[in-house]
Amino acid sequence: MKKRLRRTMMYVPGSNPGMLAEAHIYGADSLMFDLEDSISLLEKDSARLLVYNAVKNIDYGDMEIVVRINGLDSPYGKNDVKAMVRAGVDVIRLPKTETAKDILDVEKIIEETEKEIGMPVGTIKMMAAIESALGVINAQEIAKASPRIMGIAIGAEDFVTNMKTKRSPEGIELLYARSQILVAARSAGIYALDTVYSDINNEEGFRREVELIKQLGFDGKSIINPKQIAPVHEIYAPTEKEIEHSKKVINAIEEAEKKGLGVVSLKGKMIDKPIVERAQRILELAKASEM
Ligand SMILES: CC(C)(COP(=O)(O)OP(=O)(O)OC[C@H]1O[C@@H](n2cnc3c(N)ncnc32)[C@H](O)[C@@H]1OP(=O)(O)O)[C@@H](O)C(=O)NCCC(=O)NCCSC(=O)C[C@@](O)(CC(=O)O)C(=O)O
Ligand SMILES: [Mg+2]
Repeated sequence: MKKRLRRTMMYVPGSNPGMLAEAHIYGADSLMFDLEDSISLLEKDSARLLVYNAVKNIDYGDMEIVVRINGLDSPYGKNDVKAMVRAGVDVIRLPKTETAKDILDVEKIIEETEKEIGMPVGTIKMMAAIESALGVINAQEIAKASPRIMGIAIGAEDFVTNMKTKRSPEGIELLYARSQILVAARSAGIYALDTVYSDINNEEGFRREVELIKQLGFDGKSIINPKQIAPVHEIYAPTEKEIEHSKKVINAIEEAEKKGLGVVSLKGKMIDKPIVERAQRILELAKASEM
């Protein structure tokens, strides 16, 4: 699958035609059309139809299209999955995932629908949002439950409710869950996405949280408003110094490989595979940030 940057995955309420029509103009890396918690019960069926038609008829360009479905324990989940496979979304995101079986139950419907419409089996990718203590405990089995899973995410609003606490500016209440989800994602070789930040007028607090989750190792953040895109992309953009150093690392290892060596030193510091991989990621981020 094409290696993508997923610094920003922007929630777009599936019941809002105006937002659906223009969501791609803001430049998020991925769009996440929501059929779950931002949609009232009265609008569940109309939101599904709206998102189906938007995905079918609007040209979102190269932007990744993710849809957050309702869980299969709701009256809407099964129809959401079938409609979104037929719409041809890139990724189906399962909220409140707690076990590998939750993933396999959705995957079964995806596969049935792919076969029904003659779509190559395996086309539709999956994502799991972990939003409870049980989900965090099972993060590893969830991350490895299916080859379709391209990433797992933390859903902090539901998680803190489940843990009988509330969100704080420093996020200490999320540290264990964030770390567990990150380690599970990295052990499965998939992406790790952080949760939303609800106070859209508090840019300073948002930036602090983005700095923290970047340092923890997340690939990016679920966001809820276009004004949150630029701060994330700025913070994830490498510095000129990091770019220059990464170019030197790549050059050094390419010279070494020409001589049949796998490890070399640059200014006295050892350069080997993990350091080269970090340099490659820095240059990818620089390219995406048009630096
Ligand atoms: C908060 C607000 C109402 C503010 O609206 P406002 O209109 O005041 O915002 P403004 O800044 O004035 O808008 C300027 C222009 O941007 C347009 N615009 C705004 N937002 C846009 C957007 N998202 N997509 C495209 N377009 C957008 C707008 O239409 C306007 O366009 P125009 O009029 O043409 O100029 C709006 O942002 C919004 O609805 N956000 C999405 C909320 C949502 O989806 N929540 C559910 C997911 S979280 C969850 O469920 C918890 C979780 O599950 C999470 C997890 O799992 O991670 C967990 O448990 O933690
Ligand atoms: Mg949630």
